[in-house]
Amino acid sequence: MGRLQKYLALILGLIIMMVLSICGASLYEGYRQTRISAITEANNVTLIVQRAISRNMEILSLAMDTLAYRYQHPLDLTHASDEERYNYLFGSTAAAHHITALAILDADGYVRVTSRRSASPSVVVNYSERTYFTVHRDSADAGLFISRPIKANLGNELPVVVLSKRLSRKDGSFDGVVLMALDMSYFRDLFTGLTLGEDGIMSLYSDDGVTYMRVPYHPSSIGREITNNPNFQRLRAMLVDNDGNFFARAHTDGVERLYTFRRIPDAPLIVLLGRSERFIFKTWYDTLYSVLLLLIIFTALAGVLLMLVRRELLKRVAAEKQLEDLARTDGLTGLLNRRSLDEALLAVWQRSQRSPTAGFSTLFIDVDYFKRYNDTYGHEMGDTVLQAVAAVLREHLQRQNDLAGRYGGEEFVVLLEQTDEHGALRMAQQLCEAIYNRGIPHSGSPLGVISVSIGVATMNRAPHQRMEDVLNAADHALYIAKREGRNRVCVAHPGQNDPLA
Ligand SMILES: Nc1nc2c(ncn2[C@@H]2O[C@H](COP(=O)(O)OP(=O)(O)OP(=O)(O)O)[C@@H](O)[C@H]2O)c(=O)[nH]1
Repeated sequence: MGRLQKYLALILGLIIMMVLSICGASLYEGYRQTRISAITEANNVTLIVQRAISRNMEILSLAMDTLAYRYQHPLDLTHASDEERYNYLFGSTAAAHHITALAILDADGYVRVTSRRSASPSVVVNYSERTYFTVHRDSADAGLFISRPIKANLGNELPVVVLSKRLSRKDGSFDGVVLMALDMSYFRDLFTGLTLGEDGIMSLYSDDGVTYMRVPYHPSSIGREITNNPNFQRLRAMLVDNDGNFFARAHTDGVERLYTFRRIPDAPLIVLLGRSERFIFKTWYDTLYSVLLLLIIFTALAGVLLMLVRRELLKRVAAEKQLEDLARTDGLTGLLNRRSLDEALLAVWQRSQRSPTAGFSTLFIDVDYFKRYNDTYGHEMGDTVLQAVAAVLREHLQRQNDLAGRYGGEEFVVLLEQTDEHGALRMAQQLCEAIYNRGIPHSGSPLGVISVSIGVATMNRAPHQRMEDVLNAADHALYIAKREGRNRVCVAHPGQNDPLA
């Protein structure tokens, strides 16, 4: 029974493990693929944004070059109108959507020309202290300088970023700067068009940690320093590769995101895309929950099925055991039958031969004057006496290895494993007394009640001793017990002719 349950549990365990492994493997593969797709997609998005910004920067830079050239190589526009002069210098660039101003500062930092028509000529401002000016004044090869976000009071709600380039004279000396104010709404409009998904973010930072733009947009984020943000520090550590990605929890809103960054070539800017893990793995999580639900249902069904199989098997095992018991037991007394007794005897004998400490004793029990009983009370009553004797044997033989069987007719045999002569004698006397004390009336017996005689033999380790020797000795001892007057126990020693009563 225990073994059957173990097998069933093992089968159930194996089936569940197999299903779990298959589901686990395909879920893991799904997770891996989702992750790879998310990274690829994010890389593509940052690449497109990076190229859009680069291309725009290049166009703006070229427009600044054109202005610088026309400023430094003026045509004779003596007779031209102000409008014609304006158009010659700035062309249509000044009208571009996100460009708030185009201007030339001279070597002292004063505005020489500006695209801002509203600028009042009476207000003279000196810009020589501004970084976008000093950087070019102090270095001839600063290239295109991109300022930090500046609140420029140019009438636009968002700060601007100033792009500037150096003007040099023929001898290489400093001749001022050409500059362009780019409205931050350029970046905001560029980022807002992208589908970022739930909790997605898109940002533009300088490589020293200043926020230029962040969507979802909030004015307070522009110009904010994030140098100490652990995720930014992690990004900076990876910047040698110009692009990369990592999963991390945002310290600001606690959202787990896949961060993908890319450096803008020839500019100190980094574009960063963050997409929430929950959004990325939403479909995968939905699949996971469905699979878990199916697994629970499957496990429950498998369990129920196995319980049913178990019940059926147990029924079968019980039926088989019943059959086996019937084949092993004596129909009248329920004790072992002769065949089972012989088998048990052989097994006990073999065990005793293997282990020097495992001796055993045999009791041969015979009902006294039983023929007379049958003759007096009838065969059926005789049967009940045999059942009563069997009941006494069962009551007294409590040890697991003690066996009792009906040897034939009114003869019983008891096998007492690992019991020496002394113990066997005591048990035999108890049985003898117990049967006598039952007081089953027997008018044909001089005692007036049913009694038994018992022959006891204990296996000794005499050389050449055989199993039959023990049985014969017990049988012989029983014969002596009968001869000595019945209702008694007689102990035999195999090989000895004269057993002791
Ligand atoms: N009722 C009944 N009697 C049985 C059964 N098997 C054997 N007997 C009877 O048991 C009796 C055995 O008699 P005997 O071998 O002469 O021995 P006894 O009369 O008990 O005399 P002692 O053993 O010398 O005391 C016989 O009459 C058998 O018919 C059985 O299954 N049921």
